[in-house]
Amino acid sequence: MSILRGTQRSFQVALWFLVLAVFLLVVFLHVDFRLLIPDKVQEPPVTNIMFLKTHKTASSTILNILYRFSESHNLSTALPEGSRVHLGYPWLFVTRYVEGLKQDAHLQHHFNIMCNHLRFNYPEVQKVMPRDTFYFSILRNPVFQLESSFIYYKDYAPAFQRAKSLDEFLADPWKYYKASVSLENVYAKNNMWFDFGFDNNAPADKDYVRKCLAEVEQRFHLVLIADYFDESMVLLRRRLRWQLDDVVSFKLNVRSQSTVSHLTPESQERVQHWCALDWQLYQHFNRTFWTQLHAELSPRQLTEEVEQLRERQRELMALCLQDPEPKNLTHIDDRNLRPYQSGKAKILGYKLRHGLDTTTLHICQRMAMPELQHMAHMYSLQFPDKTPKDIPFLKK
Ligand SMILES: Nc1ncnc2c1ncn2[C@@H]1O[C@H](COP(=O)(O)OS(=O)(=O)O)[C@@H](OP(=O)(O)O)[C@H]1O
Repeated sequence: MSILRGTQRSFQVALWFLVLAVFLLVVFLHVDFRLLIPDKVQEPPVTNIMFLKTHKTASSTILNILYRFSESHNLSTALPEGSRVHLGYPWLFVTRYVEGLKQDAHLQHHFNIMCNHLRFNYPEVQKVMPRDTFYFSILRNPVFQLESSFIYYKDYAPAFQRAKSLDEFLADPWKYYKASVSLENVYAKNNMWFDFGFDNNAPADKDYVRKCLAEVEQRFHLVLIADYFDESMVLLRRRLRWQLDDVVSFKLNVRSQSTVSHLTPESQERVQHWCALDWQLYQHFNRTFWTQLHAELSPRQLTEEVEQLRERQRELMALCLQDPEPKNLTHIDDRNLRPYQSGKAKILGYKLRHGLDTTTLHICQRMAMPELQHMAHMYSLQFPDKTPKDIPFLKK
């Protein structure tokens, strides 16, 4: 009897050992299996990119990001030809506006990056960019976009010249705006619609708007929203499979608060009618932007990634800048960092810290460099034998 009980006990102990062994094995195998399963194959970063640089939409900050990526990855950029500063804007884009393509009758030459201001013309852009190009753009709430535009193009757009304020302009826009006057007026009405290659003076007819929106959907892989810039960078980074540092930036082309005006509620409502095409463009792509963002990340992931981006921006600002707040022109001695001024806008720039080592200085200079100087720098890098870009305002 006792022999039988002893055998039973030994059996129970053996069983417990077996259960424990299987448990450990499962745990061990589980870990091991995970080690054996290869990570989801990480595709290489996207390097063929066309960015439609719309106006007054944080697009200079994105241009800075793209130029930096182009230079650090030794890519080619479709830059404005000769002394041009844009790719033919406000004229519809054609290939001869790109440096290096004028003589090339067969247009065999393709570029990796294209991001300077142009009026979108898909058949011509296609000739410059490879077939697998990622197309993206950015929009901003038309109320803030028009307000920024009014101050910046105050002396340039005939429609804005005689109006004392944007409130006054919006109270009776037809008093100031003549569609036929010249392309200089494109900044005054549906400017983003115009940048996409459409007619900014067309009536906001339902079928016409639907057709144009469908065309943008078809051509562009992504449309970002400047009002949610950091969220936009999170989505862009994922789509391009880039590193965090690739999409970190300093805000560029920012106006001093003293030149920002706040529209009355009536004026804000009037913008929605005056720029009805831009308004519908913005409404549509603001919706699709959030749908895409939520499809890609959980709310927690989004918060985390936005915070990561901001944290890295703070780190780089502390590393590079004397003060994270952008400064008035009078405070910036370095000509390469002095932003171009326009209209009634006081455009701010950055002052770098003294004593940065060569590598850090290289990174910081590029992050703080305004569009025109950066374009000239890219041009000299890519076309060392051509006459460098002349930037007249720097000589003053
Ligand atoms: N990161 C970020 N987030 C949000 N907003 C930003 C950012 N970077 C630039 N900006 C604002 O964008 C405005 C300048 O737009 P652009 O660079 O497209 O102007 S331009 O057409 O190239 O002249 C300009 O707006 P206003 O200051 O209202 O004029 C900038 O302040």
